[in-house]
Amino acid sequence: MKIIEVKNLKKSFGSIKAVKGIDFQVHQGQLFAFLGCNGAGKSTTIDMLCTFLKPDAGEVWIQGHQLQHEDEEIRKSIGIVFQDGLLDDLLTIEENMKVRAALYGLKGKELQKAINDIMNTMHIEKYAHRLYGTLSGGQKRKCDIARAFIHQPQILFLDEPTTGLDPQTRQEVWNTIYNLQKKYQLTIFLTTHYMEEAMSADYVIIMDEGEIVARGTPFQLRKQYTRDKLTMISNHHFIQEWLKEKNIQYIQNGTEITAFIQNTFEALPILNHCQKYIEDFEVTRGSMDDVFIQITGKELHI
Ligand SMILES: Nc1ncnc2c1ncn2[C@@H]1O[C@H](COP(=O)(O)OP(=O)(O)OP(=O)(O)O)[C@@H](O)[C@H]1O
Repeated sequence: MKIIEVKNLKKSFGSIKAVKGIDFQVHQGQLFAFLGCNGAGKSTTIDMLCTFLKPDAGEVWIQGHQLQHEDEEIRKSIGIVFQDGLLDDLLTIEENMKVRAALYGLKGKELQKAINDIMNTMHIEKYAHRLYGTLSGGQKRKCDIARAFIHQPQILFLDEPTTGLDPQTRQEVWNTIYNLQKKYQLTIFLTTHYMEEAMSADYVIIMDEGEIVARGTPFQLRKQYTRDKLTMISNHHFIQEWLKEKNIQYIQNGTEITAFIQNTFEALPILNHCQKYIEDFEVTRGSMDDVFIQITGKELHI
């Protein structure tokens, strides 16, 4: 079921065409990754979907509600976590949650239940009475997500949710996001600069200069835009000669010879023929980083 539908969405700032008429759909329960370099138009798109910014043209439906006609309903359907947390440093986590929950009209027992539920799910009960300003980056992120989820929206927008966190903390934050997604069938609209996070997405869109330049599952994108690599360690010239003869592209770095192959099976005949001369080898699949560079000609910078 489509939970977000975007048709011909456009936005310009003076002469800058930030979003040039994009179309896409997000299905319920998906982890949807929205990628692009700095200035690609991601934030502008998200700001329009979240009702903060008026589009110049186009139509958007979020959970069946039409943007610019039913914005109040859209705001109830979504939760948003920005790169910079919005919680009050001088309030405890529970106080922060109460302030937020009150904005959605939750009161009394219903309010306390909503807070307890989300704190349990996010494993942040232990910070309930700590001031937000005293928490670590990872702890803060979990609280930001909990706050965005207090009214149990169907869709969570996560704008670079793990930037600046160490790998272990990033994994912890992701585990809690996955928990939330599973428990509530949540749809997650993610922007990230970490390609390994995009690898876990159900569907990926890559934006460049206001346009969608690629879309598909990570598997489809890797298949379409990258080649696998067979790296062999050898001191012998036989391998280079044989690769040249077979017109197989390769690069050499000392004793390391990397042949570019369409798929992992193409490694088999090469290994068969060159086996005697190989000290070691490794087959690596094209990565999402390779996809991104291939499509945009740019690397993502954090
Ligand atoms: N309020 C604004 N006024 C003028 N230009 C803007 C405004 N907001 C965005 N832009 C321009 O629109 C283009 C798209 O910007 P946007 O912030 O949507 O990109 P982004 O993909 O989110 O980049 P980043 O990864 O750096 O956040 C950029 O050229 C940017 O300079």
